Amino acid sequence: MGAIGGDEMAQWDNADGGEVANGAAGKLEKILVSVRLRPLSDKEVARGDPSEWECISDTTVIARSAFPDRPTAPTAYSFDRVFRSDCDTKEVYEQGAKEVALSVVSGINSSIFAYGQTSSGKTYTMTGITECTVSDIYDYIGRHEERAFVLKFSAIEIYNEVVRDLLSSENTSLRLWDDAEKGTYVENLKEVILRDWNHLKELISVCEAQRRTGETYLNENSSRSHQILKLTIESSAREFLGKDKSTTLAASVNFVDLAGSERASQALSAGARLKEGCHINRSLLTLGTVIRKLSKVRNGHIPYRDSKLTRILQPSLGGNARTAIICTMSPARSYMEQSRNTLLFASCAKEVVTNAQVNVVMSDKALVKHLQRELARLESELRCPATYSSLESLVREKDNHIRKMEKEIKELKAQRDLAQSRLQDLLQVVGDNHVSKQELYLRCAPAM
Ligand SMILES: Nc1ncnc2c1ncn2[C@@H]1O[C@H](COP(=O)(O)OP(=O)(O)OP(=O)(O)O)[C@@H](O)[C@H]1O
Repeated sequence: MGAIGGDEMAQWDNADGGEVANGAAGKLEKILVSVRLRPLSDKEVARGDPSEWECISDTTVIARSAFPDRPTAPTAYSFDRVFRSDCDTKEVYEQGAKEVALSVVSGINSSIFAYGQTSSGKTYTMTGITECTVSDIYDYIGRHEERAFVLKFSAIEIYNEVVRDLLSSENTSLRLWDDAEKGTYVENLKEVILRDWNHLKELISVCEAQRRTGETYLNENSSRSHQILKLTIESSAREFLGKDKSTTLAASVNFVDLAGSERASQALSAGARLKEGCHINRSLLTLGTVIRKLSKVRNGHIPYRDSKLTRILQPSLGGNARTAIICTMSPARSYMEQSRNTLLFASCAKEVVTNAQVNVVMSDKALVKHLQRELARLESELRCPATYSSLESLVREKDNHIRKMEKEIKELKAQRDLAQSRLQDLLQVVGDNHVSKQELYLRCAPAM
């Protein structure tokens, strides 16, 4: 990876043809955070659970009454955007995710997260956001025939701290590795090159079918794992394809549908569901700690390594990526405390800063050319005696210069010692005989 090249830079604009991409310097920006209220569910309505939360503007959500256990806690919370329960997912996408997600076509990594308690609408929201993003990406590709695109797709779930490939029918646990260049990556993860949008739709359905879900008291179809769908887009200007100048922009967009936090007492969970709930809550707790620490200090210790989720998502949390988080909430009074926790998470998240860069990869051909040139230069240096002899004469010249300087230093030191001993003599004379200033001057003058 490196800075975007001059010729290619001129060819490349941002998703809407406006600003020029910002090169390798990166851009510091805060995570875009929005909150989405879902409508009361049938269950909530049936048990007479009233709607407690209200969006009083496009950016502020308030609790209508004080929190039962914390009467002095704030009841108003502001974010980049809040969405009422009657907003459709398209609107949430347009205002809460689109700009960040589509950075991927300009070579900038991006991540869209859904965070919230169980049954608050994360999967509902992320499914729609993924579809809208992919639709816009294919639309963009259709409008930019001057570039050749390659799209790759991979998908994992993290279930009870085990990473699994959602595109593989083998139920094996995948290991995480750290690489100086790639960062943390999943070993042996399948990455499929996409033929078209229908191909991607098929693969997403495979993931849906493979993902661990289970019925809980709070959600008939509750996701019991964290799911990360990753779409990688590589593109090169057709004009430079196969030429030395050709470089490739490469970036990924992650769609992260987290498992929901839950209270065992409210989820009425036991056995396997309870164990899952404990793992889910533990990894979400680490995510919360990471976000809280990042919101305060950037250079202290951040416990990314305490969970697989935060290890994998490290670049999206304060690294080389643009990130948007959509926090989902039930408006029901009975979940007031959980909703407040979601809003506290969202409040910390909006202080976190990421540093996204345009990712440029040299084409294989350009890389091979560069290496061939370097090899040829080294070979010629080895073969050519003239080059050797010129190096030898340079070393000889430097040696002579050093010897000359050492001699000068020696002479200067001798002069200094002589001057010091004369001074000693004179000071003695001054002390003994009160010599006149004139005489002192004459005696101090260096010998010519
Ligand atoms: N904005 C919305 N409008 C209408 N229905 C919604 C909305 N959000 C969620 N729902 C419905 O609420 C139910 C729970 O939603 P969903 O499964 O997306 O929650 P979740 O947060 O992913 O839950 P879990 O963490 O348990 O997997 C689903 O039946 C879904 O269709």
